[in-house]
Amino acid sequence: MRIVEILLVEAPHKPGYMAKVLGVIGEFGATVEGLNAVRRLDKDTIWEVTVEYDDSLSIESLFEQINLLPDTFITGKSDRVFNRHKQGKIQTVSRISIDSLEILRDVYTPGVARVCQAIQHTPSKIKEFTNIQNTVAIVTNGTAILGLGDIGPEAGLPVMEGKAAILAEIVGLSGVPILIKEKDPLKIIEVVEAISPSFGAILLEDIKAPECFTIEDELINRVPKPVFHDDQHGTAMVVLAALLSATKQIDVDLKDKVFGQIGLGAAGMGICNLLSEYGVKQVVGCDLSEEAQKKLRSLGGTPMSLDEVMKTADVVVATTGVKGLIKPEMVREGQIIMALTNPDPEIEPNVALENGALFATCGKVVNNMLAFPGLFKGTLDAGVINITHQMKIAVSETLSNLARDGALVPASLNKNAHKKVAEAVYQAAIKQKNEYL
Ligand SMILES: NC(=O)C1=CN([C@@H]2O[C@H](COP(=O)(O)OP(=O)(O)OC[C@H]3O[C@@H](n4cnc5c(N)ncnc54)[C@H](O)[C@@H]3O)[C@@H](O)[C@H]2O)C=CC1
Ligand SMILES: CC(=O)C(=O)O
Ligand SMILES: [Mg+2]
Repeated sequence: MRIVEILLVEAPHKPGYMAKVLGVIGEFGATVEGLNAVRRLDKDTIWEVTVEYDDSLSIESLFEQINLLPDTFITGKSDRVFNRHKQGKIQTVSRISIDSLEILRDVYTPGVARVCQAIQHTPSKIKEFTNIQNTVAIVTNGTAILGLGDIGPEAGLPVMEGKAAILAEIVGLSGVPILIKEKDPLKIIEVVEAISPSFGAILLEDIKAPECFTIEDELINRVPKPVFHDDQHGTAMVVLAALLSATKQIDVDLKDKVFGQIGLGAAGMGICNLLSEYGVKQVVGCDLSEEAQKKLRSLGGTPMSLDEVMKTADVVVATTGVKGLIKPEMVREGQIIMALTNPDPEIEPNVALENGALFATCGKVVNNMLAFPGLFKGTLDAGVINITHQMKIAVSETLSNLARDGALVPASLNKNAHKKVAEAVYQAAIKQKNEYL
């Protein structure tokens, strides 16, 4: 895992001293991400040096080396990532400034009582007079947090706050993390159904397979609102987008390629399902679990070993949670490889490319954050309940069409791309709504 640390270094204000510090940092194996002279003392300067290094290295040994330099000392350090999480990443804010008694009495008691009664008499008014159509529950039980595994719902909260922050920043929706300390699918279903009146939509996150399939299917049946497991479908839409771009660039039809999925959990099965529905004819895959292999077979796919998948597939996607699972010697010339495990992929893209892959990418680039903000925005604005195949394909095609200069997908923070995804989802949803009428 990569660590980013901000070091405070005091060094003499003379030519060459900072260069020595940077040399020691380079020899240690860290890269410098930022360098800033924060304060000039009488004879010294205090520098803020941001370094990135692999967690296999011991930062203490770097400190020792810097402290051995003439008149140079480490005087402090802080972790940039932890700094950005202090006190959490989200908060609820009032859209109304309550600075007079008149306003208070309108937005709260006694005025609010009339709005409550209006909703009681006409339930659909909840959409007009509350924030419900902009509010998404982000639900987890903490059983598959990134590739960290079953670390519990509390430890997963930073991820859920991250998804909420992304929803707020990118499409202006309010995400509310809901942590459920429960593994029994039936109990989770009951809890989510019971709290569903508070939200416009339900995003299920980092709930492991196979429980995630039952939970999502049953909630879709029970809750008359959009329910969507991001790890399954959000990931699948972005993978399809990236594959459409790659195959377009080499002028081949994705449907004719052999697709290999390594890891048939939530993300893996979501990807196999969407690609099969899209028309990919040959799907092979591997997983340690027999139940997962059976699921692939029921979809018309062929379970095999990891080695066989790497030998057979033209396109390989990995979502196992296992860093370094794909060895460089397994890569075949001309393969497309997406190693999507976060935080560390099954194979680093540069290693896959050096060993013959035609395209290689990882979960930082092909990430469901390209899909879920626009998907929820478009779905909620359209006021539909079901997230259909057409809406998913609209996301993938939009993302692929917006990829530029040899990239497979747009950049994660490309606001225009998120806006276009929301519009495409909205249009697909409205079209279907009209077809049903
Ligand atoms: N880039 C992205 O947008 C996304 C990436 N992911 C990543 O995918 C990984 C898996 O997530 P989920 O599918 O939600 O978890 P999951 O727990 O539902 O699935 C993981 C699957 O991998 C299988 N597996 C584990 N070790 C294996 C091995 N050595 N060989 C073959 N199969 C193996 C497990 O048996 C399980 O079926 C995580 O690391 C996560 O970070 C997940 C969603 C989105
Ligand atoms: C991106 C994401 O949802 C995951 O790694 O689980
Ligand atoms: Mg996830």
